[in-house]
Amino acid sequence: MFSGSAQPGAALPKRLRVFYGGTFDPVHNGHLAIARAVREALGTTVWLMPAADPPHREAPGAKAEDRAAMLDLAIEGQAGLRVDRRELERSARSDAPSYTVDTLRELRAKFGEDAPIAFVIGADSLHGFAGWREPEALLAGAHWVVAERPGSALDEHLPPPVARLVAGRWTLDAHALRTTPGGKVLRLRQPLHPESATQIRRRIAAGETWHHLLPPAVARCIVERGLYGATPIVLPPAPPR
Ligand SMILES: Nc1ncnc2c1ncn2[C@@H]1O[C@H](COP(=O)(O)OP(=O)(O)OP(=O)(O)O)[C@@H](O)[C@H]1O
Ligand SMILES: O=C(O)c1ccc[n+]([C@@H]2O[C@H](COP(=O)([O-])O)[C@@H](O)[C@H]2O)c1
Repeated sequence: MFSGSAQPGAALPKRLRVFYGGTFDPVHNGHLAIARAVREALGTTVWLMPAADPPHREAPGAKAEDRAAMLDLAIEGQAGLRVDRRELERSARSDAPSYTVDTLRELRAKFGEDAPIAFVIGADSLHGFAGWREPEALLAGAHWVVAERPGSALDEHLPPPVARLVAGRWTLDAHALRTTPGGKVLRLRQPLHPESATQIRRRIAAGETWHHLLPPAVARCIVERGLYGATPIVLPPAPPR
């Protein structure tokens, strides 16, 4: 089945599937820089996976369909970046809250128990990881790629419950993620990106400059759809015939 010069008995690298989940409300240049850095570090496609509208807590600033449309625009023409709508599709089938552990189970059912699967998160998300549903199952069942983020230090600054959860799982070796189905935490070293969706929503609502923080096609979509309090473009009346 395989060709090449692998030593008999050596663990053969397998295809790694990588998912970057987020509310993406809206997707910004920081998200895209991280997705590209992960694509380069792991040498594989990164699937950006918008989260569904949460039924039981405060809704995001834009509806799921708008957030997904902005993601489509953001990755247009970018090799190795794709959008995965499985969480939106799942929430359309049931209005139960969408948890990452449910997504992992769905991915395992599709790709098998042996397939290497990795999720990408920012350091601030890792800080809150102990509060996620079934954090131990998530860590054992998938790899985690953690992007450094300003204001959320890693190493000895992790909250103690999270430090205990991830102890012994850290690696700097991207290749290690292809040899097991899950269980490792890779620190993604990359230039820090200051963008935050909260800051962008606030700037739009306050009428401050914000276009430079996201791709032009996404900025256009925000204006055209009047998202986050942006003034929608009003088309001039058609000239009289
Ligand atoms: N600038 C950034 N640097 C590193 N990680 C980031 C950055 N922006 C977002 N992330 C990570 O990407 C994932 C999805 O982020 P999300 O869609 O919540 O964007 P956000 O900018 O954190 O939004 P908000 O300000 O609304 O919380 C999260 O795991 C988050 O930690
Ligand atoms: O499953 C959980 O308990 C859980 C708790 C918090 C966040 N998440 C996921 O983490 C990703 C980033 O979340 P957010 O809120 O920072 O956009 C997104 O895919 C969420 O579904 C998942």
